[in-house]
Formats: sequence, C-alpha cells, structure tokens
Amino acid sequence: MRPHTPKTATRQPLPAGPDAQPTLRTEHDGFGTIELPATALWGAQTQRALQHFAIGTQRMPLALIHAMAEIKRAAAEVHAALGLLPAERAAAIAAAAARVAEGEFDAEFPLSVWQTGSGTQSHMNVNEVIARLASAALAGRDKSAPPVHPNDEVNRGQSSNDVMPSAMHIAVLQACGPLRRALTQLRLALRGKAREFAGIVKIGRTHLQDATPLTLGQEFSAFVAQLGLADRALRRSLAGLHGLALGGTAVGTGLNTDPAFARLVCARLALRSGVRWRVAPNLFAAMAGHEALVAVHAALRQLAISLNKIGNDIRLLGSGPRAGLGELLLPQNEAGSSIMPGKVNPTQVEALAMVCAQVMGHDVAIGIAAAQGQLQLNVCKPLIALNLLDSITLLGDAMASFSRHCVLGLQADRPRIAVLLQRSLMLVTALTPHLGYEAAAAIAKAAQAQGTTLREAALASGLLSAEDFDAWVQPAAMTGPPMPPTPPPPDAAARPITLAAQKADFTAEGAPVAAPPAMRETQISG
Ligand SMILES: O=C(O)C[C@H](O)C(=O)O
Repeated sequence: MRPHTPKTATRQPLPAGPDAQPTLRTEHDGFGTIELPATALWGAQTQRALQHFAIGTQRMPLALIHAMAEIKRAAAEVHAALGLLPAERAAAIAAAAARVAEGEFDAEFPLSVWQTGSGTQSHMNVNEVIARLASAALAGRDKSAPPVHPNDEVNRGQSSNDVMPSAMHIAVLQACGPLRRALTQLRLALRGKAREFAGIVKIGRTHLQDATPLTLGQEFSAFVAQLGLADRALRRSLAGLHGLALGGTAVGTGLNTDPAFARLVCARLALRSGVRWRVAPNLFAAMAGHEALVAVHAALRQLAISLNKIGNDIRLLGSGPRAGLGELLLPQNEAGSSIMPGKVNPTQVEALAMVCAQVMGHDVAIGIAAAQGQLQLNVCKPLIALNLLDSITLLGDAMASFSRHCVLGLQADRPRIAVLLQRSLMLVTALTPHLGYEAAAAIAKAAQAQGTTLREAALASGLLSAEDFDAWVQPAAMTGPPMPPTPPPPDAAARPITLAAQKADFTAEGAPVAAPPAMRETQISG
C-alpha cells in the first residue's frame, strides 16, 4: 500500500547520518505492532489510517480539528468537576487540548479527509495527539505517572458519532464570522454606489431588450437588497447550529456518559465562545442527519446565486470598451491579455463566478452526502464539513476581493448612458396613457423602421405636438410611479460617501435605514 505522507507534515525525520538515531518508533495496538515516525505525536490508529486512506491531497480541515480539541478541553474539565477524572490528569489533557485548539500542532493531523464517514480516524488522531502531549507533561512532573490513554481518558464519555457533528457545528459557526464581515463590506460598497448613482437615469432592459428607464442607483439598490436577503437567510440558518450532538455517544442513547456531562460541556463551550451552545433536543436526529448544516449551505447557495447575478450584471454593464454596453467603467487592475495589447478584462467577476459555481457544486454534493445516513448515523460527515468550510472560505475571500478590487472603483460612463437613453424607443411607454397602446406602438415601430428618433416619429404621426412630447416623455419622471416627491435631508447631497458613513446607516439588522438622495425609500429598502 502506498504510504500517504502529506507534503505539509512537519517533524519529518532528519536524513540518517552515521550516528543518526533511529527515525522510527514501534507502537502496539489491537491489530499488532506498527512503525511510525519517531517524533510524531500521533499514535498507532492514526498511522494505520495514513496507510489505509492514501486518497487525494485534501486533509481533514484544521478548523474541525481545532473544534474537536475545544470539545476535548471542555470534556476533561467537566470530568474533573464531576470527579470522573483525577484533577491533575484532567488538567494535563485540558492544557494539551487548548494548545491543539490554538493550532500549535497542526502538522500532527495529516489524515486525508477521504476516510471513514464518521470522521473516526481524525477523531482518534485528535485523541492520540492530546494524550501524548498530556502524558509528556505529566511525566515531566512525575516519571512514574502512567501515560494518558487516548480512548479511556481523552475520549471519556464521547464517541466520534457525537463529537464529530458537534465539532462541525462549532467550526462552521466560527468560520462564518469573516464571511459575514465580508458580506457586510460588499453590501456597504454596493450601497455606496447606489447612492452615488442615484441621479443617473438610464435605459432599463428586460429579456436583454430595451425597456423603460430607471436610475443606475435603483439598479444597484437591487444588488444591496439581494445580499440583504442572503444575509438574513444565513443568520437564520446559523441559529440552527446551536444544538450539539454531545451526550449521544454511539447511537444517541448516551451510553457510557454521565447524564450531566453534555450539558456541562455545552455550558463551558458557551462561556469561552459567547455562543449559546446547548444539547440538541433529539440526539438521535443530531447524529443520523445533518439538516442544520444543510440549511446553512442552502443559505450559502442562495448567496452564491445572488453574487453570480450581481457579478454578471456588472460585467455586462461594463462590457466594451467600444463594442459593448459600456455603461459602467470597471477598475483596470491588470493586463487582461498576453496577446492583445491594452485589453483589460473583468477578472474579478470571473473569479467570483467561478467561486459561485464551486459553491453550487458543493451544495449538490452536500445534499447527496446528507442523504447518505443509514439508520443511526450519517456516514458522509467529512465531505459535508469539507465542502461547507470550503464554501465559507471561498465566498468570504471572493466577496472581499470583489468589493475591494471591483465595486469600490466602479464608475458610471454618464455620456454613454445618456446617449443610450436618448436613443431608446421604449420611452414610448410614456405616451401610452395619452395615445393608447396601439398608436404608441406604431410610433415606436416607425422610428425603428425609419431609423429616426422617437420624437421625430411621434411628431410625424401627427398625433401630438412637440410640446406634448416634451411634457409627456421625461425619462427621469419614468423611474417610478407618480408620487409626491420626498425632499432629501438638507445635508444629504454634501455628505461624503465613506464606508464608515455608510456603516452608520445600517441598522442592527443590517438593513439600510435612509434612502439615498433623490431615490424613493420603497426603491432602496433591503
Ligand atoms: O468512532 C466512534 O466513536 C464510533 C464509530 O463511528 C462507529 O459508530 O462505528
């Protein structure tokens, strides 16, 4: 069997010289003896998994390892408090677990994510590393102290079946912090553009055909609102992660665990993190299925769908520079072509679109994986964790990049927008209330057929005067239903559009509270 030794693993044995110490050590377990790197902190179970799961290059996500270590730390403390582990041994386990949770020993978790569907091998890896660290600490004080046992002591009252899903909830919730900050930044950046573009009247398009006018600010307000909906969906789904499977042990019954254990561990985890962790109401369900995680990824998929649409719209509006729509000018960050001099491409949107495609693909895999549970246990947990955490990282990074390197630098090409607006035939819609649909359609068709402006065709029809046309066809007035105008706040126009200023306009819910100047409140909410 090909040995699986990841490139990132440190503590590799030094090249053997004439006086070199043996670089391997031998351990025993229920399957016999096994050799492993002398300096490795992991034990026999991890070494066997290294040999038996030489699959791919993706390791079990470190966020999950850290979350498992947080659980081990709290578990040892609770066992000490319950009198179920000697205080000194529990303290050594808790201290070792804290160091693992901090990422001090990341290189000691070399296993492929493509392993047992319960994550047992990586869970044992965590138990072994913590046990070895704790044993070394105890031996430093008392050479006769027996080594800490990874299963009997570190894993006391626990199973992979309840620890792994709990760690998945913890890791996912933690990872969503930076993602939500990036989402807020992007909404603020888009909202800033919605304000900046509030007075720019442009042609609307439906079915990619000319339609009635709207403002560029209104167009951008849709982006802000779409991301607001995604944020709301994400926040709701994250609340569903608070219930942990801890205390269920092997099948959900809680065999071999103290009845108070899970509740006390949740309380400790809550104290450290500020998150209201609690024992899941039905432990059987918390191990057999992963609906809460599926719901989080569904919200991420919704976010990816909205981002894809927003990115595509910005790319389309910025197409050109000469032969496209050309209404937006995208920041020119780098040379776009190795062969076509001077060409600049919408690279940020392309990166964003690829991330969105990856997230939508992850969602399909997560759906299939979450449906794979048989009876008491879902056995695709590592895949669910891997894809979820990957989606979170990708979306967070992509939004931060898109915001910084594209949205903040967007400019409107006002002359181009004005030309397209004036040439539009769908301003004819303003004539319908006065002339009726059929007469207005005839004017639009005549203008198109004869290559004249709408005004010229309208006057040629003899149905209205020049004064009528100028009074009835006012693009700015067509950007909303007739309403009494809402005066802007006195200082609104002069207010600088900084990120800090926009942030202040967001309520605790993340929704904008003030309409940008010259826009109606109903048109910017979200
Ligand atoms: O690893 C465990 O604790 C349990 C394992 O996943 C099993 O159910 O066989």
